[in-house]
Amino acid sequence: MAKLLRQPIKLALVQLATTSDKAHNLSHARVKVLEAVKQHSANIIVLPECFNSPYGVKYFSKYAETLLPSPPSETQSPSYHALSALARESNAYIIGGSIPERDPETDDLYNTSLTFNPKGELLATHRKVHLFDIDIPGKITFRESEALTAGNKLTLIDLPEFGRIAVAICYDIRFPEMAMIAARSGAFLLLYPGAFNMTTGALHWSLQGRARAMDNQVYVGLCSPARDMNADYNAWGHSMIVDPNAEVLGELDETEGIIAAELTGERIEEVRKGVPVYGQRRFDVYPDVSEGKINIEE
Ligand SMILES: O=C(O)CCC(=O)C(=O)O
Repeated sequence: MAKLLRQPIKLALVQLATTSDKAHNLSHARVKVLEAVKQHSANIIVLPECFNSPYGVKYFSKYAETLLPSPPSETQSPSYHALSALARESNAYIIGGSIPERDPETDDLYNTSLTFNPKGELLATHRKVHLFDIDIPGKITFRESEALTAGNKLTLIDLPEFGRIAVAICYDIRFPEMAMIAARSGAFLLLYPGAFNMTTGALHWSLQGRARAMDNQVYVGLCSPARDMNADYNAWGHSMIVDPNAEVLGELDETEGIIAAELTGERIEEVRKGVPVYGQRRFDVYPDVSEGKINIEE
């Protein structure tokens, strides 16, 4: 079997303290990403969901940037340009959390993640597929679909020296089919920029991350904004890196910080050898969700 992860990779997650000032968020992200490179020699660095804006339905339109025509101009998309420059400067892959995006042709808004390679070239965009619409009486009501349109594809990204990763955003993690398809398509790492909240964060954030890792025997990274109790939305924080055996390699508290870990192909092989579910699935009894018609961008 070809190696899923061709050489060890150093993953860093930046749990950024975000504000309502986009220019500040971009320059602060640069400082923290460079710190991740300097302190941890990270090859791949992840930023949180909505790292350039506050998180909330009323903010998406105000902060939205257009990505077309591609490449967008600096005034149309300062975040695109900042992330591209940062990838070059840090000589690392940057998973740019997510930003509110406006499609100039339809005027539709999306929650979109941009991934750049170390040359500063855009490798992939992921538009959040499952919008965060929930209603837990007395706790939290959120209707992302009031402002946003859902994306319609899964995103797999090939990092030539390392292997394949998958990027999805926050609520997407609750739909394990996406993770299964990515893992069965050869991904060694599932990355979720996300901003869970004080209700579902406590109960489900870590559980979701560890479950996706355990079911698929891959690495998982969850990257949240730091918690700001003065903001409209109080993010859970607790960014974490989970190994293919569902062991937590590193977890932050709710404050700003960076965590990093080295990921290896040997660990994935070891876990899969010990509990060999990969060869034991019964597709004669139930269907393989990774087969059939799937909208996927590779
Ligand atoms: O699934 C959850 O509980 C939280 C999801 C979320 O905050 C999001 O999609 O932004």
